[in-house]
Order: sequence, then structure tokens, then C-alpha cells
Amino acid sequence: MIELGVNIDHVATLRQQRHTVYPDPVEAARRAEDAGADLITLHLREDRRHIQDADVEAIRPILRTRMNLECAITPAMLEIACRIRPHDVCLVPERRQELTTEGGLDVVTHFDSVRDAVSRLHDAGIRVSLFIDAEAAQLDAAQRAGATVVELHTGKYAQADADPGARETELARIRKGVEYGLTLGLRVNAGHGLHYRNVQAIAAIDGIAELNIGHAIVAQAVFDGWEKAIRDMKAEMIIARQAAASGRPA
Ligand SMILES: CC(=O)[C@@H](O)[C@H](O)COP(=O)(O)O
Ligand SMILES: NCC(=O)COP(=O)(O)O
Repeated sequence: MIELGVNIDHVATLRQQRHTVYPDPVEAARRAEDAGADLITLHLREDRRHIQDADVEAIRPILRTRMNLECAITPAMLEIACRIRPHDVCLVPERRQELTTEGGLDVVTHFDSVRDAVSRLHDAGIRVSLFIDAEAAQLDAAQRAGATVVELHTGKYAQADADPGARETELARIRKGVEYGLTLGLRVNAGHGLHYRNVQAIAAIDGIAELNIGHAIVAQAVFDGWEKAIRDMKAEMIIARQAAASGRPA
């Protein structure tokens, strides 16, 4: 089956907007698990625009599922990850001025630093995922760097919402990436920019193990409440996967 990682970054965004104590990402994580989240994803950005170090510390021990900590490859972040020891670390590229994560990690170009980071995290007992674009060269490099998991960046697919041709091109690229990643023996996850109307085609791709979704769930929670927003997203994913498996249109 397919797993849902609920990304709680933008619960913290709302809190940081006014430096209040609410809404509390710890409560968001606990209640996400109650609603069926298979894991909790959070991105500790270098600029600390949403998730704070204290959030990561507080959430790690209360989780009943697993923590997927997203971070950039910097000495400080690797230090934090090795101290907190989440179940998974997903290494992501970061640019200070970006609105959100714009592209995948360029493992080909930064091969040595990625390989060293993977090795250091593995030594700490942490599974490592690399957030990459669905390109054969990046998948090859990810495997050679020692990662056992990749997360394919679905941002371009999501941006093509209004352009059916571009959407199909991106979907085909992701399908091909999943297929190739599996032949390399990688666990293949995906995420970024997925929402209630575009998640189905991605969830239907056989072989994707997990989708990480945040912004759309937090947005939907404004209208429906947090738990319902999570349950509904998971239902969309599972129905799409089951329909694809049985040859029915989702
Ligand atoms: C790496 C990734 O795709 C997520 O972490 C996403 O970027 C959410 O965090 P931001 O919205 O801060 O980019
Ligand atoms: N890695 C992708 C993620 O965690 C969620 O991204 P988004 O749904 O907030 O765009």
C-alpha cells in the first residue's frame, strides 16, 4: 500500500507569523497520527522560517509512527540530525530566498558532500532519503552515494495543473523515475505541491512507497479541520492506488 507522510511545516508557519505559542506542531503531529498519518515530516530550514529546533526535539519522543526530518547538507544540520536521530532524514537543497524548495538535490554535482553526509547519517543509525528530480543521472548518483531511499520532487508536475500537456510530460517523467529507481533497488517516495485534485495520478503509480504532503493539508484544515483533512487525503491516495491496481480509472 501507499503511506502518507504529513508535513507539519506550515502549522509552524502560522505560529511563527506572530510568534505565538499556537498552533502547536507537537499537537499537530499527535493528532495527525490519530487521523492516520503513517509518518510525520518536518523541514528544519536554515533560516528557521517555520519549524524550530525545539519543535524537532519535542516531537521526536512523542511519535508513535516515525519522523522524517528534512534538512540541507550543512555541518550544523548534520549535527542536529545525528543528535536527534529521527527514523529518516531527507536531504534537500535549500536557497535562502526561495519561497519553497524549487528543485531536487543535484547529487551528480555535489556527489562527494552527499556521499559523506549519507555515510555520517547511516553511522548514526538513520535511514537517508535524497530529495531529487526524477532523472536517471540523479537516481544513479543517489544510489552510488549510498542512499537507500529517494523522494522524487513533484513540484513541476504540480505547477502544470493548468496545462494538460505539461502535466502528462511531468507525470511520464515521474513514472519513468519510479520505475528506474526500483530497478536500482531504491525505496521511491514522492512529494511537493500535491493537493486534493492532483494527488490521484501520482498515488496511482505502482511502486511509490510514500507521499509527503503538507501545504495542501494545512490549507484544507482551515475549512474541514486537521483530522478530516488528513483522513480525506489518505483516502484519495488509497482509492487511486486501488483503482490503478484493479485497472479502473480513479
Ligand atoms: C523538501 C520539501 O519539499 C518540503 O520540505 C517542502 O519544501 C516544505 O517546506 P517549505 O514549504 O518550507 O519549502
Ligand atoms: N517533501 C515534500 C513535503 O514534505 C511536502 O511538501 P508540500 O506538500 O508542503 O509542498
